Amino acid sequence: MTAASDGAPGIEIHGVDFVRGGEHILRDVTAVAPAGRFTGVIGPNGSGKSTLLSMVMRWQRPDSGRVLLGGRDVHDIRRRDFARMVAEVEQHSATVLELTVEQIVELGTIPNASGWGRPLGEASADVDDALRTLGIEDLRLRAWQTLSGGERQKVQMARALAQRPQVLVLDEPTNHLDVAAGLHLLDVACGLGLTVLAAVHDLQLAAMYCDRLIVLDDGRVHAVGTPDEVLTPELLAEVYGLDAQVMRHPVTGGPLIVMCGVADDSERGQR
Ligand SMILES: Nc1ncnc2c1ncn2[C@@H]1O[C@H](COP(=O)(O)OP(=O)(O)OP(=O)(O)O)[C@@H](O)[C@H]1O
Repeated sequence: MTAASDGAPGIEIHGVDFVRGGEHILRDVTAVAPAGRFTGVIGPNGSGKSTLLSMVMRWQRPDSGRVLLGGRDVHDIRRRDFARMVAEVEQHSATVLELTVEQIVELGTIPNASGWGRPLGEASADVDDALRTLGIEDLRLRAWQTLSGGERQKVQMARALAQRPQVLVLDEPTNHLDVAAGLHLLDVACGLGLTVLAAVHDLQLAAMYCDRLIVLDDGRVHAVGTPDEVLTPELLAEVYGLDAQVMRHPVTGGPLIVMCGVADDSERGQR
């Protein structure tokens, strides 16, 4: 799989606040996703992970603060340039369109086509490449509506790769996938040299694949750093209320998280 990874821009998030219904959903969030590295956003349900990704994707504007891509405010980047640079896989990818897998993946090639209005159905090398990379060539002619949740997730990743982006923004990219498929998808995402920013629930996958982690809790940055720095028993107790031990993974040498249960209330930090 080839990707437009040369000179992938980094993402900088500066002092982002986002308030809805009188509630601070994000509060003074400052973090970076370095160029060409895989940065995970972790944190409990409702901690603000998807909202933060939506700021990067320009779906929502911060009430204050800024998100920079390659040093430029994302809202100052022309729509087409942004579409060429950044691909997203959403948490709940739905489409009401009656499209085949091939047509959906081809949607990803539109930003790089010479004209925006290129007709669908012209299978390109990028589509073939993306289907092959995700191992879903056999789904090519299947209707989207007939796919399982995991199959849909692979198709959406293939669409994102067919875009040949420099930046991948992934919201729970493995949540419908079986264990091996999840590992394969993250291997693909890591192997392209892109800037990746991904919300990840599975802490062991975060430990194995992420170069850096941003830990959100109640809309605030609780910690940032490498998996080794961040994934400590103390942090897992404070942020998730988990009783866990962290050992050395015998193969990767990184953190190996052994879940023991839910922490006693008295062990939880200020949440
Ligand atoms: N537009 C909105 N109006 C009101 N509340 C919102 C809005 N968007 C998000 N929220 C709330 O903000 C909080 C953060 O939501 P968000 O989806 O970012 O969390 P998350 O960390 O991605 O959660 P999960 O792990 O469950 O996917 C949640 O409590 C959510 O209900």
